[in-house]
Amino acid sequence: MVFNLIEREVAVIQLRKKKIAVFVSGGGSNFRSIYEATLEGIVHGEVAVLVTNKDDCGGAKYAREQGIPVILFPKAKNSSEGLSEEDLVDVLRAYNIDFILLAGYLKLIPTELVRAFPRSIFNIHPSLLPAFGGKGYYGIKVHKTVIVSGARYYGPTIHHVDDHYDTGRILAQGVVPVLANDTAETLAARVLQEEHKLYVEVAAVLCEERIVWREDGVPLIRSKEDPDHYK
Ligand SMILES: Nc1nc2c(c(=O)[nH]1)N[C@@H](CN(C=O)c1ccc(C(=O)N[C@@H](CCC(=O)O)C(=O)O)cc1)CN2
Ligand SMILES: NCC(=O)N[C@@H]1O[C@H](COP(=O)([O-])[O-])[C@@H](O)[C@H]1O
Repeated sequence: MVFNLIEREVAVIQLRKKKIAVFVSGGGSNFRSIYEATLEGIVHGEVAVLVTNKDDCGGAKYAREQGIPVILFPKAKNSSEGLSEEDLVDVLRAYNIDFILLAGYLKLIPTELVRAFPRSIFNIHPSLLPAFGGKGYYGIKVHKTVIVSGARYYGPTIHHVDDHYDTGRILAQGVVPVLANDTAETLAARVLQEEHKLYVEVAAVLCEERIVWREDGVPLIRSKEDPDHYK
């Protein structure tokens, strides 16, 4: 048993360390969780670049403090600052990016980027998709809508990113209860904790090359302990 564990860990270490680009628009707590997990060796990868549409957001400030390059995308309206779609693809290729993880990024990822990084872009959304997703469903609005609906369960979804908001195939989900006296703020805090756990687990799976794409396009996770088991 111990030998198998050591054998599995050696196999991970022998894999090339993957390069990750994280996209944020706000505080960046998911980004920080993933970054810290790379430093601890939980995720066999490195955050090579941060992309944001808000140069002064918390995620961008934290990235600069850690010495991580920050890229502005898309260009701000009436400003020369920021990259075009074509330039963004070129820059991400120059960084040899393997995976793009959206974490609170609030702009539509253009088709050009989706095509340039096939089966390599993922997003986290706070609800159990396909419920409570799509255009207009971001941040506190999602939590408020869930409470008003009377739903008893809630939880993050990590999904493949396609050309539209929140319609990509689902890779992983977590579940938290919605309490009778929940406010949007208490629910947000509860689901965010679950998000941090789930996104670190998924980032580790991606960097260990344990994703298998089913014939119908659904991405499955191959178990680390039993290679014949998928979830
Ligand atoms: N091609 C894709 N791009 C993005 C996806 C995706 O699934 N496919 N996910 C979003 C993240 N997201 C939900 O998880 C999401 C983010 C933002 C919106 C939205 O309605 N945005 C507003 C603009 C908000 C702003 O500029 O402050 C809008 O488009 O009107 C919906 C869902 C990231 N990109
Ligand atoms: N539809 C997209 C959406 O609502 N994403 C949500 O934005 C928050 C970002 O928090 P963070 O910046 O602290 O990681 C997270 O709760 C994430 O699920």
